[in-house]
Amino acid sequence: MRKIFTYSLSYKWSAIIALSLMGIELIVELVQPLIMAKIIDEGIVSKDYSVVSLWGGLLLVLSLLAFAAGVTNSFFAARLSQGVGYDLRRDLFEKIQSFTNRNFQSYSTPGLITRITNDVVQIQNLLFMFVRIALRAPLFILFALVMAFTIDAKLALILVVSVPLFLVFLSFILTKGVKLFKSVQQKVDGVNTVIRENLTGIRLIKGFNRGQYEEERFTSVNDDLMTQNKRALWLMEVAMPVVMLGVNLIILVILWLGAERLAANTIQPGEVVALVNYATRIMFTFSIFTFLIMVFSRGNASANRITDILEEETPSYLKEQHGEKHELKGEVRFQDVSFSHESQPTLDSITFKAEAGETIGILGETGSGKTSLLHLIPRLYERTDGAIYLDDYKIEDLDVKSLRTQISLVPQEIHLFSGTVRDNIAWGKEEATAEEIEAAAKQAQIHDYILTLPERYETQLGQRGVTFSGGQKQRLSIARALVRKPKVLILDDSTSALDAHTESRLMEALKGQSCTVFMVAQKISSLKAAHTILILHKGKIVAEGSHEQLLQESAYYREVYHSQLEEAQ
Ligand SMILES: Nc1ncnc2c1ncn2[C@@H]1O[C@H](COP(=O)(O)OP(=O)(O)OP(=O)(O)O)[C@@H](O)[C@H]1O
Repeated sequence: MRKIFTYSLSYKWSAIIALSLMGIELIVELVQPLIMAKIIDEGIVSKDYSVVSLWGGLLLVLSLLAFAAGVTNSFFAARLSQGVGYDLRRDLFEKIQSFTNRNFQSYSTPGLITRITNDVVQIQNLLFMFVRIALRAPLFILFALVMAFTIDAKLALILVVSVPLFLVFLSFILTKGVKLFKSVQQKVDGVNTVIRENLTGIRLIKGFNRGQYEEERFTSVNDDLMTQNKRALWLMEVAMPVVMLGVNLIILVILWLGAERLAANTIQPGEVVALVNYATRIMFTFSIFTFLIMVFSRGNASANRITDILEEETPSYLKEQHGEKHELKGEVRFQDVSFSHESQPTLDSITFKAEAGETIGILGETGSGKTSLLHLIPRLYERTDGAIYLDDYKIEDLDVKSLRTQISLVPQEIHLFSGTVRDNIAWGKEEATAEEIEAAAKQAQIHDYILTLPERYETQLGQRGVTFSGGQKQRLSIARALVRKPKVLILDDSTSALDAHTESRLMEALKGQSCTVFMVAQKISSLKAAHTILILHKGKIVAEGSHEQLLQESAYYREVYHSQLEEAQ
C-alpha cells in the first residue's frame, strides 16, 4: 500500500482538490439534520412559516452546493485513479521487460497479465472510492457523534458506546476479507492460465481430441473462482444486514428514550428528529463501510501482488550503462564455465574458443545443455563459474545493450509478431532500409517466397493474415536476426524444419557474413561444414573437432552419423 501512496503523490493536487470538495459535502451532510431540527422546532411546531421558507431555502442551496461538489469530486477522483493506474501499468510493463529468466520462473505469464490488468483496476477502484467516500465515512461518523453530543449528551452516549462495537466487528470482517480476496485474485490467475493455454494450444487440443478434458479443466478452475468469490461476497453480504440490524436497534432506543424526555419536556421534537437523523446517517455510513471494506480488501490484495513485481530484484547490469560501446569482432571464448538452473547443475567446466567468423556446431542429446550454453553468450542466463570472453573483454565488462545488439539469437521457439512481413524482419533493426530488409530475406532464403505472397513484404501475418509454415517461420526469424548484421549469430535448432537443399544454401549465404555462427542441430549433415563441432553430454563437452576429426575420434559421433545415413537411404 505504501507503494501505491507514493504513486498517488504525483497526482497530489487532484487528490487535494477532491478531498477538499469532499469536505464541503461532509459539512453539508453534517449541518442538514441541525437545519431540519430548526425548521421543525422553530417553524413547524411554532407555526412560523417564514422560518420554514428561510431555512428550507438554505437547505436547498446547501444541497445544490453539495451536489456540485460531489460531481467535481468525482472528476478529480477519476483523474487520480486513472493516472495512478496508467503509471502502474507503465512501470509494471517496464519492470517485466527487465526480468531475467530467473525472475520469470517465480511468476506465471497469466499471473503477470492479471497483475497488469485486473489488479491495477482494483487499485483504481480503491483510490476512486478513497477520495470519493472512504475518508468521508469515518469523518462523518466522528463529526456526527460530536453534533449529536451538542444536541443531547445522554442520548448521544448510546451512539458513542455502539460505534466502537461496530468498528471491532468491521475490522474482523476486514481481516477475513483481505485473505479471501487475495485468494480470489489467485483463482483469477488460474482461470487465465487455462484460457491462455487453450488459446495457444488450440490445434494440439483438437488434434488430440482433448476438448472435453480441457472443458473439464476449465470448469474446475471456473468453479474454484466462483466458490471463492461467493465466499468473499457472502462475508460482505452478512456484514451489511448485521450492521443494519444493530443500528436499527439503536434508533429504537433513541426513540424510546427520546419519547420519555419529550414527555418530561427536556428535549424538543426537532432535536429528537435530528438525533434519529444522525443515527440513520451513521447507519447508512456503516453500510457503505462494508462495501468499502470489500473494495479495500481487494485493493490491498492487488497492491501486494503489484508491489511484489515492482520490488522484484532484477540484475542492475540491465540498467547500468558502461560508457563505452565496444565494436566486437566476434571471437567467443569460454573458460571453465559452469552454470546451474536454480540449484540444478546444467553445464560443467565448458572450455572452447571460437575465432571471429567461424561456425561452431553443437550436437548433443536432448537436455544436454545446448540451449543453456547459448543463452549465456547474450547474458540471458548468468554463468555460475568460470569466465566468458568476447574478443578480449569479459562479457560482464561490456555494456549489455551494446552486447545484445551485436549478437542475434534465433531461439528454438519461433515467435512472429502481428504486423507485416517487413515489420517482422525490421523488428531486428528498427532503422533498417528496404534494401537491408531484402538482403536479409535473401540470405535467409525467404525472399523468393515473400514475393509470392499477395502483398509481398507488406503482407499481414498472424490473426486475419497469412500463416507461415514451420520452415518459413524459421527462415523469417533468421532474416530478422541477420538484418542487424550481428557479429555473433546463434541458431538454436533454427533450421530443423528446412530441407537439406535450402539449409545448405542458407549456410553458404552465411559464409558471406563476417560473423561467428553457433548452430545447434540434430542432423550431422547440417553441422558438417562447421569449423568445430562440440559434442555435449550431460552438460560437459565430451568431444570436439571438425567433422572428419570427430568421425575418427568419437564413437558417439560415428554412431549418430551412420544411423542418420541409414535413415536417409
Ligand atoms: N528454466 C529452467 N529451469 C530449470 N531447469 C531448466 C530450465 N531450462 C532448462 N533446464 C534444465 O537444464 C537442462 C539443460 O536444458 P537445455 O534446454 O539447455 O538443454 P538442450 O540440450 O538445449 O535440450 P533440447 O535439445 O531438448 O532443447 C535440462 O535438464 C533441463 O531440464
